[in-house]
Amino acid sequence: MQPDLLSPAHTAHVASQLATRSPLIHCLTNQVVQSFTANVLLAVGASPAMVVDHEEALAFSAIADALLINIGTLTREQALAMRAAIDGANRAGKPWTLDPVAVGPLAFRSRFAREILAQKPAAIRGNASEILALAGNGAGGRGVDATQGAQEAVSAARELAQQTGAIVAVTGEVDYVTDGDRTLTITGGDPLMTRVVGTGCALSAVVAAACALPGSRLENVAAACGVFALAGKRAAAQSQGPGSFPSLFLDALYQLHTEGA
Ligand SMILES: Nc1ncnc2c1ncn2[C@@H]1O[C@H](COP(=O)(O)OP(=O)(O)O)[C@@H](O)[C@H]1O
Ligand SMILES: Cc1ncsc1CCOP(=O)(O)O
Ligand SMILES: [Mg+2]
Repeated sequence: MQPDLLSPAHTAHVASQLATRSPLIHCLTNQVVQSFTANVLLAVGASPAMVVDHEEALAFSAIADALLINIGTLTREQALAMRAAIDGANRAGKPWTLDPVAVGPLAFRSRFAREILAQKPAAIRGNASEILALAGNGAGGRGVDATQGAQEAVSAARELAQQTGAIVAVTGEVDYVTDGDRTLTITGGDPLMTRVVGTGCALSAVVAAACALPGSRLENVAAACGVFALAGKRAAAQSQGPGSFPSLFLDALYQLHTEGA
C-alpha cells in the first residue's frame, strides 16, 4: 500500500492539544539527553518528570499520563526500573513508548529491547537501522546513528507494528509512521537535526506525549513527527549551525502552539 501524507491540519491540532492537555510524561531516558528532552516537552506544553529509582518508577508510571523508555545508556539497575515502570503503566492502562537506541550490535540492550517488546508498547520510534534491527532484519547502525535511510526500513516498520501492536515511527530525512496497515509520511525537518544530540530521543518523548491524547494513535504519533519536522525546518532557516540550533528549535516548538502552526 502507498504511504499517505500527514495532514498539516492534524499536526496543528496535535500541537494545540499537547499544550492544552499538558500530559505528564514519565521519562526513563539516557544520561546524554535528560535536560534537552525535558526542555522539548516543556516547549510543546507537556510536563516532564524523570523518576528513576525502581520503587518510585513503579508508582509514578501509574500517576503519569504516559511513559518513555529510552535505552541509550542502559544499565542493569536502569533495566530494573524500566521493567517496574512498564509494569506500573500497563497495570494502570497508561501508554508507553520505546526508543530502541543503538539496538542491534550490542547484546545486553538488544536482549532487553526484545524482552520488553512483549509488554505491549503503544509506540516505537527509532531511526532506520534501529527499526530494521528490532524487526530482526539488520545488524543495527553505527552507534546511535543510522547507516540506512528510513525508506529502507518501511517494510520492517510495518512488520514490527503487526508483530507488537505498536504504532511504529521510523525517522530520517523523511519519517514514516505505521500501524502495520496504513502508513503516513512526514516531510520537512533539516539535516542540522542530526548535528545536535538528542533530537531523536526528544522526538520519542513527544511521541509518548502524543500517545496520551485522544483520537487516532497513528495520526497523533505522525503529528508528533510533523511538529518536529515543522519546528526543525523553521529553526534551521534561522540557524548558523549546531550552537544556535537547539535554542531556535525550542523557540519554534513553543511558537507552534503559542502563535498557531
Ligand atoms: N536528513 C534529514 N533531513 C530532515 N530531517 C531529518 C534528517 N535526518 C533526521 N531528521 C529529523 O531529525 C529527527 C530525529 O530523527 P533521527 O535522526 O532519525 O533520529 P535519531 O537521532 O534517533 O537517529 C526527526 O524529526 C527526523 O525527521
Ligand atoms: C550519543 C548517545 N550515546 C548514548 S545515547 C546518546 C544520545 C542519542 O541521541 P539521538 O538518538 O537522539 O541522536
Ligand atoms: Mg536515537
